[in-house]
Amino acid sequence: MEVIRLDKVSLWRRTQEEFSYDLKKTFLSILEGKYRKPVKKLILDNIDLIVNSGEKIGIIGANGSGKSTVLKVICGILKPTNGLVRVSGKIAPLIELGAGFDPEISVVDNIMLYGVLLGFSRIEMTKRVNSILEFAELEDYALMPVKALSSGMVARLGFAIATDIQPDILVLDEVLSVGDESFKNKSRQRIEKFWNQNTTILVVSHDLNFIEQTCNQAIWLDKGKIKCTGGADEVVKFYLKTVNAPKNF
Ligand SMILES: Nc1ncnc2c1ncn2[C@@H]1O[C@H](COP(=O)(O)OP(=O)(O)OP(=O)(O)O)[C@@H](O)[C@H]1O
Repeated sequence: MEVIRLDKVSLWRRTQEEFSYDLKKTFLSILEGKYRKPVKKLILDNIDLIVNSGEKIGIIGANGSGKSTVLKVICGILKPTNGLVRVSGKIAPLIELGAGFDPEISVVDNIMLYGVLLGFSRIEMTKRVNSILEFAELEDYALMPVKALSSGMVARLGFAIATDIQPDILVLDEVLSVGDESFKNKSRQRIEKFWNQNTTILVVSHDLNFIEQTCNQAIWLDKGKIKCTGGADEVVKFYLKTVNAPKNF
């Protein structure tokens, strides 16, 4: 059964220039006749993808090839400029953990808020608050504002909320490392459990051995385009052969 479909998905983003936007500099460069409009870059280029239920898919490719961006588009964190994204089922985005938290409100209120953002009802979330606090080991912080937590605690909270019940689709950026050593083990175990079940998994990693061993399919992204898809072993082999091939000068 198809659970994720991307149809001709493209995404343009403004380049970093826009972030260092400085009015005075812009004004001066206009006076000097040197002003250039911030450029936009094509980050995802016409991506077609179908993922079936239960598949474990590894996404590989060079730095900046668009791997994290594809995950963000699938989770709805970024909207594509063109094309269609269809996802069916509950998705647990284990990327940018805690990015959606409101630092001013309490841990419990954030659990409710984040859960609702992930598509769960308030009633359902009320029942789950305790198990989430317990897994994140944050019972003593329940009523404190999130800004009073350490960054590791925030990531633990994000992880605990997203994985409290088995998701249909798990989206992971890089091999997971959340919190301290003991929490890392605990979170790894929880993910391994999902891996052995029918959860659909998409994982981005530079660890090609890990991709070969844990995924059945792989996608190689190159400059925002799908260069190759297929069995994880074949795609990894082809990728290694291509990137290690001597260049002709
Ligand atoms: N917030 C942003 N604003 C503008 N451009 C961005 C932003 N984040 C990423 N990009 C650009 O999007 C492109 C793809 O980035 P992405 O993070 O998806 O790559 P990646 O394949 O996951 O890389 P890595 O292996 O280094 O994690 C890069 O050219 C990057 O500069």
